[in-house]
Amino acid sequence: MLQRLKDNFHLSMITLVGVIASCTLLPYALYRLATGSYLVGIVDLLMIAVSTVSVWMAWRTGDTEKPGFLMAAVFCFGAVLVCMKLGQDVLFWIYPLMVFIFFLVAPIKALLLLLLMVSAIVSLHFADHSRIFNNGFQLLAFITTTFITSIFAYIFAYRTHLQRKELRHLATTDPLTGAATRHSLTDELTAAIDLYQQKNSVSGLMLLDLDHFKRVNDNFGHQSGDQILSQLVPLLKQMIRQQDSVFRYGGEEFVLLIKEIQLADLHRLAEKIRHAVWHQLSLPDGSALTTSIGIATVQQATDWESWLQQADVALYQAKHQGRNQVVIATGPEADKSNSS
Ligand SMILES: Nc1nc2c(ncn2[C@@H]2O[C@H](COP(=O)(O)OP(=O)(O)OP(=O)(O)O)[C@@H](O)[C@H]2O)c(=O)[nH]1
Repeated sequence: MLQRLKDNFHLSMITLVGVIASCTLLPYALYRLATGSYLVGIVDLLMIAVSTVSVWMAWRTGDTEKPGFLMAAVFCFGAVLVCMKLGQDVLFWIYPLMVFIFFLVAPIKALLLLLLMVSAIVSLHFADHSRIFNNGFQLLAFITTTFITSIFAYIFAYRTHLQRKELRHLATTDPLTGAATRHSLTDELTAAIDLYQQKNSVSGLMLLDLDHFKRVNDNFGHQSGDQILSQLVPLLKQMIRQQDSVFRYGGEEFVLLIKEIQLADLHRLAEKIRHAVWHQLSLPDGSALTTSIGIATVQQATDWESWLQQADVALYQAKHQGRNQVVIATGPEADKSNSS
């Protein structure tokens, strides 16, 4: 549980806002109900209930977008109703609420929700015979301070949002080749295994390793080696579909995860890739570059490690048999007998 909170910033913020909102609103809700302010008491209870349900939904489904929006919208709606009933006594609560909203939804949605909320409060003031603010100065101060708070909170939230996106990109994308890093590989393989177990959707894995790559570096320099690696990934991406992925597994070793494919088609695709590398990539002196590929489908896997292990055994066999070839994994039983 702690790990999920640490890994998922949005989930931890929804949980924190939900807990703070429930703890601070509950005494007020009870007090309002006890003193006869039934509408305000019910609105407070509604906000507590929505917070609890939203936090529960976010934890259960892993989707934080809808619960965050639900909480933000109900908080803004509740704030308007409470302001209408209690007037300026509750205006100070608007400011922490404005900050909360930026933690619950995307910056632009938060800004729009807050503009709607402030406009609704100001409109109600005029519609309800100037009941919310004492005078024009107070009204003007409210509009100015909420506007300033919203704009600065928006800028801060937007910058943080961009930085988080950039960090995620740096952590998940290999800078040399543009392939995904190993970081996300285990999650994607686990998701493909789940998909097979739940919906019988078969995915395939290719482990691809360039042949004699050390010689490329030794003969033409490390920079030429880098250039070949950076040409390889666009070539691989051209040959797979949008839903498939390429990961850089090690130096000159790559993993391709191909969704919804049967073994025969996976084999055909691997052969196509092997030919493309052989005929479309070349060394600085014009000579050919080859690759060896081990393939395995998800049916043979019990977990992501065993899946990868089977493709690895097949790749080892391809290297052992002379390189520049595709070998299909024969499954865990055959692996055991091969190694004994
Ligand atoms: N230029 C360059 N070379 C790399 C990079 N990462 C790993 N390598 C090189 O890749 C080579 C891998 O060599 P080996 O594992 O011995 O394998 P190989 O020479 O390809 O031989 P086989 O795999 O057996 O066909 C090493 O020389 C590494 O230095 C990289 O990012 N850039």
